[in-house]
Amino acid sequence: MAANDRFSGLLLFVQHHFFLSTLVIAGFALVGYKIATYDKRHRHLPPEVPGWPIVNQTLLQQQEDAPPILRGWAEKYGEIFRTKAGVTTFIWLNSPESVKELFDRRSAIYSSRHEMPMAFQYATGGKRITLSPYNAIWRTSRAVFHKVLTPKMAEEYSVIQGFEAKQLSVDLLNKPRDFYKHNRRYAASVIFQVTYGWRIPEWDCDDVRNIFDVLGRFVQVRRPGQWTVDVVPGFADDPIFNMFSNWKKVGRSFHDKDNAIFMEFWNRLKRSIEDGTAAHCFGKVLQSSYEKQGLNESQAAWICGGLLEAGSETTSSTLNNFILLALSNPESIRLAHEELDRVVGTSRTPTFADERDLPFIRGMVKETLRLRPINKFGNNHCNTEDDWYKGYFIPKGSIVMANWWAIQFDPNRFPEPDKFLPGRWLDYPYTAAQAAAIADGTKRDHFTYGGGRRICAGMHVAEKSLFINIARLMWGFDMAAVDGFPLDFTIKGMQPGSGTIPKPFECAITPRSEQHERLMRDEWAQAEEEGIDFSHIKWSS
Ligand code: HEM
Repeated sequence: MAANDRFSGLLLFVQHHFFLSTLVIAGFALVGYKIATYDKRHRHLPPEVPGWPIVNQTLLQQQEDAPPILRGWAEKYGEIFRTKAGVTTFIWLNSPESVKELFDRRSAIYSSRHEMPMAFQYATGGKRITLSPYNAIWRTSRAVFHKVLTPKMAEEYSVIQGFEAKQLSVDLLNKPRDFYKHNRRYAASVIFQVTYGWRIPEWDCDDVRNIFDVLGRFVQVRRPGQWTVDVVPGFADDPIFNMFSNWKKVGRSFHDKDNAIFMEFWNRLKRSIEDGTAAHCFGKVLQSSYEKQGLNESQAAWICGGLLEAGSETTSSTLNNFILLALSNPESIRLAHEELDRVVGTSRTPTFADERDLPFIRGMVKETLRLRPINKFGNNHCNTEDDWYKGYFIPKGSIVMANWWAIQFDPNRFPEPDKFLPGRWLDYPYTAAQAAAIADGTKRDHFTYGGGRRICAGMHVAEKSLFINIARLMWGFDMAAVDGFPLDFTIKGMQPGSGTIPKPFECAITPRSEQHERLMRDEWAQAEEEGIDFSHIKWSS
């Protein structure tokens, strides 16, 4: 009886302190493993940030204020340093040169993602491209994404983006306090049309709820350190670990829910193709060609779903971050008005053709992306071969992080790095894509779209969305903080979790004049009457 009690007590302890217990077990296993397999090259690993025994920096990944810590380490250790979480080594790259060299020039071996049994294999069924290791399925999927998202295709989508941007302006006139949701509606509607051919005219609808349910689950599995098995992948097949952990069950249920949503979108499109009501869209082309491309139906449905996932919240949170950042420097709003009045005037709204003549607005886009990369940690790649960089050994299977919190806040390149100063880009001639292709990494604007073979496939589409909406918002509206609602411009102003999505905040958005308001309303009324026609777009299979 007493022995039984002791065992139950132990079991309860293990269940309640599961993360700690698994780390301790992992620690012992690691020590034994290290002694047996000592490799002399490990003397040349990059400098290590000291941490607690075994746990090391695992808990850093649970912290909301990782960016200042990551920046501080870069200041202390220089271009490259190392941390550990569980048994995994993280190599942090803190200079544009190192990211250029490893992610871009050596992309043949730095384009993978680390093993994530929970996030990738179970919760995703191996079908989420952003988490996929560098393998044949990734290459096939990436080739499909590539064709949908070329610069030329992005040009074609301007019809859709222009139309949705007009609705966004009128939504802002009608319900300015809901700007946060309007930006989200805009981004979702553009991607739904490209992918499935249908619009999202209202934010409050089942399609949006479903996609945000998917994103909510994605955040839960994606958050570094959240799942022990993703910190110590060797546990995935460990019978003792699996006796205590329900990760497989949770992972499967996440996958089944996401799969049901992506298959519902896919099947709805299929039914509309069968009854002849489907709009022209990329998904329609993929429905007839996925088998030829070596994909099964579920993979094809997840490619479509993947576009929604990768393209909607990234774009809308950048737009919402822009509003917050612009409020941190009201002078930037005045300068934007001045530029738009001079170049565009008040008798028409800005168009895509104005982009080259609006360097301050382009600067607003770049400055937002510099200050608000999409997560609080960095851009993670994984190397598939042992490698050396400047005398440092980088073991195969490391998580190699582009530390954008160091690179994009380097005071030598960006004086007053925490300030939103779009003017610093006035003489910068390159688009994000051109900048990413420059051989000298120090000339790149920012690394917020990632790098190498994994670089954001949708950056051309994203850039156009950011430009047109920021230009229109600045052209048509004044923006100001609201008395009694203090704003937090620091990283603490972001929602909990790994993303840099701002917490909802208040902002007074008012039309600049009756003339501006009338123009925005008239052009939306006309656009609504004419409808949107993108039948000219040719998606290749
Ligand atoms: C402001 C908006 C956006 C930002 C900041 C952004 C950023 C990123 C980043 C950092 C990555 C990972 C890159 C890497 O690992 O090196 C990525 C991947 C990706 N993005 Fe974007 N993105 C944005 C919008 C979009 C849009 C609009 C689309 C599609 C329409 C899109 C499609 C993708 C896809 C398909 C991938 C996966 C690439 C792969 O793993 O091979 N993104 N994005």
